[in-house]
Amino acid sequence: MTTNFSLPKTLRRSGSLPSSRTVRIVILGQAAVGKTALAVRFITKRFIGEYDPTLETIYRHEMVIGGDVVHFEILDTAGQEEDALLIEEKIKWGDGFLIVYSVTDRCSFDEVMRLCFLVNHIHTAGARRSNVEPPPMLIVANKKDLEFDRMVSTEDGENLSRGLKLPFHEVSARDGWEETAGVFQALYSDIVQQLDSSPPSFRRRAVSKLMEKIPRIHSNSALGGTGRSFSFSSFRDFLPD
Ligand SMILES: Nc1nc2c(ncn2[C@@H]2O[C@H](COP(=O)(O)OP(=O)(O)OP(=O)(O)O)[C@@H](O)[C@H]2O)c(=O)[nH]1
Repeated sequence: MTTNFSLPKTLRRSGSLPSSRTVRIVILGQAAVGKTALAVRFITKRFIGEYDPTLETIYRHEMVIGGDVVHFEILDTAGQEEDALLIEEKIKWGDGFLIVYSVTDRCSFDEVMRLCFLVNHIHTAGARRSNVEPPPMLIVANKKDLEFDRMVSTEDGENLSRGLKLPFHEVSARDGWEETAGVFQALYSDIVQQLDSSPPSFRRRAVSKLMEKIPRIHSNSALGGTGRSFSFSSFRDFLPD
């Protein structure tokens, strides 16, 4: 699958050879808000109704964006994180963050602010420079198709987004690919802009032993390699050719 996202002019390449870059996205949010559904929707274009509660996974997926080959590494975190050190490792690993809540779950909405502050704190606290920018983050309200079960209004989401000065997207992973892809596209644009304009606050590229232990699922290869190393047969069945 070689989907070509359209990009803002400043991020488009013209004439030169395609380059290749890796971006690491961490999806955070309470249990059952749809983190896996969003990641799998983006990668496979399908909505798969039921998953096992997340065993933490890194999805690897290549796409051509604006003429460049982009290697996405998407960490789908478990909704329940017991150990503060473990979550810190995962947050340090990421270039950008999707903070997800479900519009049907008020508690998951209330958790968003804490997660945003946590990411902000972890990425800026240890920095040598004082003017380090927080990493790109985006608030995602999922399950907007469940209008009858809604507990969080669009206005609540927009107010939170204004308060935290973060972009906000209300989507349904169930209802379509474009919206979900738009979320990843927006975050990708922000990550690229930040990586190109300022050095990361610390060595985000370092991979700790913990991160190496998280299972990886490789969806495809935009470059035509075999690239298939899915270890869960339930996902293999849904991959596009
Ligand atoms: N109606 C509807 N259901 C959704 C949507 N997104 C996810 N779901 C359902 O919500 C449930 C939880 O989705 P998951 O993707 O497993 O949620 P998660 O955040 O990864 O959950 P954990 O792995 O437990 O942290 C599943 O039954 C999904 O089918 C959506 O946009 N609309």
